[in-house]
Amino acid sequence: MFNTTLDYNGVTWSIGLLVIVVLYVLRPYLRVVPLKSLPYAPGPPMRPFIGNIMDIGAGKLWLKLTDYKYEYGDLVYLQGLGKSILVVNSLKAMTDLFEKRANKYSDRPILVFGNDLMGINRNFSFCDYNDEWRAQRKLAHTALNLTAVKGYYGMQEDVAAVFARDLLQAPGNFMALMRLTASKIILAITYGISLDTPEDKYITILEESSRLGVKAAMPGTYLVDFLPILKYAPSWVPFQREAKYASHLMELSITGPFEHVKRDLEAGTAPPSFVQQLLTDPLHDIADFERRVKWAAGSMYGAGAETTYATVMTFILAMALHPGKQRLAQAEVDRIVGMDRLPTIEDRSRLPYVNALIKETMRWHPAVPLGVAHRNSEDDEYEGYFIPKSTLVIPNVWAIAFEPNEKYDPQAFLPERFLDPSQPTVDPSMWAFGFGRRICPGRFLAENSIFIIIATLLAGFNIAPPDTGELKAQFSSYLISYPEPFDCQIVPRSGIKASMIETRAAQSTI
Ligand code: HEM
Repeated sequence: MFNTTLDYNGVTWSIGLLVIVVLYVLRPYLRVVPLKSLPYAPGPPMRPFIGNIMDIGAGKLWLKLTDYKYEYGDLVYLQGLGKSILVVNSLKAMTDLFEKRANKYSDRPILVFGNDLMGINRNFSFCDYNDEWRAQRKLAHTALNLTAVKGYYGMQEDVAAVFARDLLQAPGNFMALMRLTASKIILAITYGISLDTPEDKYITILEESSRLGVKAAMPGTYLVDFLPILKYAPSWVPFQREAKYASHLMELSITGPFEHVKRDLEAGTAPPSFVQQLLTDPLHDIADFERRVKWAAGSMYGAGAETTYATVMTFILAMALHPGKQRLAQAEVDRIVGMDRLPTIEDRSRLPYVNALIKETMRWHPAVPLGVAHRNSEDDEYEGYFIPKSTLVIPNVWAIAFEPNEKYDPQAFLPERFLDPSQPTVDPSMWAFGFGRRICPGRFLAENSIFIIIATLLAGFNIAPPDTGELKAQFSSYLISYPEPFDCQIVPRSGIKASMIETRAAQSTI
């Protein structure tokens, strides 16, 4: 009798447990509470009608959004003129939404200025998660996958050596020379074009078009994004004139190099490149092929050059401000690479301190501090909160970069944090390049470019603050954030190093 009761209780418990597990697994399908009756995530108080738009139009938005994290939590909901914005402040929530629910969270924001007036969504970085995006991304993958990027090592090393040689001659011109360097790498891969001067029209046009593009892509820059009716304003209104100019420049920056390759192909002189390869040997499963190749190439050029430039500029600024860390990295390069050659990309895995220094550069001031916003294509629920369809979902990666740490002050520049397993800091490669299906397709290329340029600079030069004037870390406020123009001294470490750079650069084929 006693045993029977026990068995009976045991069966009851097992069935009860099973029911709970089944209900848990099926809970998304058994919802009794309608999604719309769930609360929104917390956020700052909203003003009537305009909601939070006054809160989000300001510069250095990532600082304000990170303050919100400590006030409201990992999910912060904002609203402005009928638009919903969800700021995501933790890596877990970014992974849950952008990766685990990628089928819902892979569209891009609706940008009235950027898309309707300027047309940045012709470029797949800004188009929705649709056939156009799929086709262009598939094309870009042919040039940016892990195997393809190995084919660029020699060219990247050549470009880094030429940058170093140009710095010997004109150190004060380091910003323009670095912009040239970043563009050279992308232009060589994408179009097979090689350039010699920062004043080249392809660079100056891209620089200006990117400046306007990153401004247009930053949520909150233009009022017309909140009040779409304004897009019908007359053409003489300043933002309309700016949009027309920006659209024209963007077209120019993309058509110029593309037509260059076509001319070279006709003349039989086109060097190998992404565009040359695809126009010579088209992929037959992609419709409207030539236009898509043109815009995929433009996306790579637009997204790849400025981000690499911003990261290396941040490194130069950090080195001028932190000479002790620079010395430690130089000592490692000297010890491992030796004194009689410049580093190569193959050295990357043998230089742990240099790698930590690069991670710290990417953490100390992320080049894309708010990532690139995604948008959800249907109503959703997360952590008990309602996320309406078409919400702009912003991955505030700044909040991860500046996560409090007991041992390492997040404000300080300390590469050592990445070498200490006792107090792990999240590796920037987990968040700096975005998430899910929209993750940066150029990340393998970018990591190699950044490594070889930084390792070459460490091998060859001492970077120091200017003789006169204080050096302050100040950065621009748009989607890609660069140091504001600054002065510093970039001096060869020795005569031997200078001649080593000259010799290596003379062997460059670019
Ligand atoms: C330090 C260098 C770089 C950083 C920090 C960076 C960062 C990013 C980020 C944050 C995104 C948005 C991902 C998302 O939506 O979640 C992105 C997208 C993209 N990146 Fe990069 N990137 C870098 C270099 C490059 C390079 C070198 C290329 C190409 C040559 C490139 C091409 C692209 C493209 C085409 C997209 C759009 C992808 C899409 O929407 O599907 N990036 N990148």
